[in-house]
Amino acid sequence: MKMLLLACLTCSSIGVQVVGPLLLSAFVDDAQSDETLNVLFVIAFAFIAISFLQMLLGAIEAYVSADIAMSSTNELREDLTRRLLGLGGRFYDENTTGYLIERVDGDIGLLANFFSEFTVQIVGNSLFLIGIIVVVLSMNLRLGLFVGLFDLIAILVLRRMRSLGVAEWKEARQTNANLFGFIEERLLGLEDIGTNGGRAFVLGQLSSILNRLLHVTRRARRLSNVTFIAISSLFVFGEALALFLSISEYRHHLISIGTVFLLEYYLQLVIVPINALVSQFQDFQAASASISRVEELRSLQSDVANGPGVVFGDDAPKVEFSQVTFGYDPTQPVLHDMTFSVPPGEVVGVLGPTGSGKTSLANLLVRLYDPQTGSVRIAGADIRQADLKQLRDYVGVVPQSVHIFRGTVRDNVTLFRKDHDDAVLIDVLQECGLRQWLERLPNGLDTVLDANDSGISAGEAQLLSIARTMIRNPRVVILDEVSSRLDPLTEESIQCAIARLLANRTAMIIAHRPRTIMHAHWIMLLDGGGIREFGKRADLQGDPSSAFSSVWRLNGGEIT
Ligand SMILES: Nc1ncnc2c1ncn2[C@@H]1O[C@H](COP(=O)(O)OP(=O)(O)OP(=O)(O)O)[C@@H](O)[C@H]1O
Repeated sequence: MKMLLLACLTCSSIGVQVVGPLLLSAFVDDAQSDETLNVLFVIAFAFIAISFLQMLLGAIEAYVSADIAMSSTNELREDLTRRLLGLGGRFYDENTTGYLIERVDGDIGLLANFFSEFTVQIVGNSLFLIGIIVVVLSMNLRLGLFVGLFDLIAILVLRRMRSLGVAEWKEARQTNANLFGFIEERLLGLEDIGTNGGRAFVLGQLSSILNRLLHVTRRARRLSNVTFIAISSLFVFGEALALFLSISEYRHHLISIGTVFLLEYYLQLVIVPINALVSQFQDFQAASASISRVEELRSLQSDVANGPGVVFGDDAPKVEFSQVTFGYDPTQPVLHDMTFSVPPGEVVGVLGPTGSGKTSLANLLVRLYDPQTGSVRIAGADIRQADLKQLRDYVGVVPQSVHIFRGTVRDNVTLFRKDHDDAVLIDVLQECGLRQWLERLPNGLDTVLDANDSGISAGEAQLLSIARTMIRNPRVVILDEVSSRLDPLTEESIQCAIARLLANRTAMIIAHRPRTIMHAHWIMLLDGGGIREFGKRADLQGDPSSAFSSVWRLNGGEIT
């Protein structure tokens, strides 16, 4: 519908632009003949009216085409974001957030600008040129043929130069994406960089990326300018030739002075659409680079393939790892031949030194990555057979660091889903020990929280994260060092919330400190990516020769 409206607007606008000069031509011829002043006034007013109409149509046309471009590219943005979210952890290891933002938003933003102009400029200006050819043809065959032939040559030259600069623009946008990635990463680490005297080094790196950006953009623009100059020169030459021809036709009395004026007027007008076409052509080169980069991103396949789907059931399931070997770099495994199982509804506490592979284990359970060998099973089914969405609804993760989104408390708990009653939300927040906090908030569930965590303490954020998982009601839960950075008092309330979250669920609690795994039925001690010890907590605790009992004793026997 909008496209139809745009097409009508474009055609009307072209018609008006072609008719305007005809009025001027008539004015010149009538002024030379014996026409009354009234006729000349009418023509002059008609020309002024048409000029206003032309501006009005141009403005509406630009609005409609921008509207179309934004809505269509927004769909593309959504599509890309959906695809990116479906890619496995390996993709996110290789690409920084800033880089992805530039690729999703920068490239598509450029395309939106391009398309909003493209429809109007390319289609409109081409139609305008055709209109001019038809009018000139109807007045003088030779001049009309000349203008038509010349346009054809121009189009052929344009086509030939089309691919010039695409690779260079692609590289320029890639460098721009790298710059965004760099800035994002450094902004996140601003505090560390400042306090550890890394500023000079970071500025040095920034300067080298900016130099690179300058170099590649200059090269791309230079190529575009060569195209621009070549095509502009061609048109200047054509204009001179057309003038020469029309003067010759006038001398032979084949056209009137009004027609010579008309041709002169058209030729000056023609420079505008031609310049617009050429500059659109330059933008087209940049846009082609963006299109091919967007295509590249769209065609990326996740290394974690979606499965056909399995039936997990409503009860807490058994979780099994069977001879699992995994490495982020497949040639360097960080988990070796892991075999263990957690019975339905029970909790395994995973302990181990830094880098021993605890988080990697959790990553495999939600299929951020797939193991190189062996299998992970939930309720007897290999999780590679599960639909990814189904799996991630079934397995909930409470991460170590909580991200608070700019949005209401309700949005932060439901993660923007709208299908939860307030009463249920309040119950969940109460279960997580956040009832008093909620009551203190000025607008209750509608209170807006800030993305930078202001207005919420680390402990409250952690409890909110537990509420987030609880409301989704997964059957398997992973808690990744949830209380490692909290003071003992806050940790106490977190432990209460965790106890509620674990009820009737199979769980994996990753911890550095034995106290964090007070709810565990099973203990797994990891070391260097392998299982050093695995067994019932009570058994290991009671066995003085077990590594776990030594760790426990070292920590003051906090486990009850
Ligand atoms: N995304 C990644 N890409 C490459 N290597 C990784 C990645 N994540 C972790 N590693 C490496 O895998 C090994 C295990 O890391 P993992 O995070 O699983 O250990 P962890 O026991 O959870 O450590 P921590 O207690 O410090 O969180 C480490 O050597 C780590 O450097």
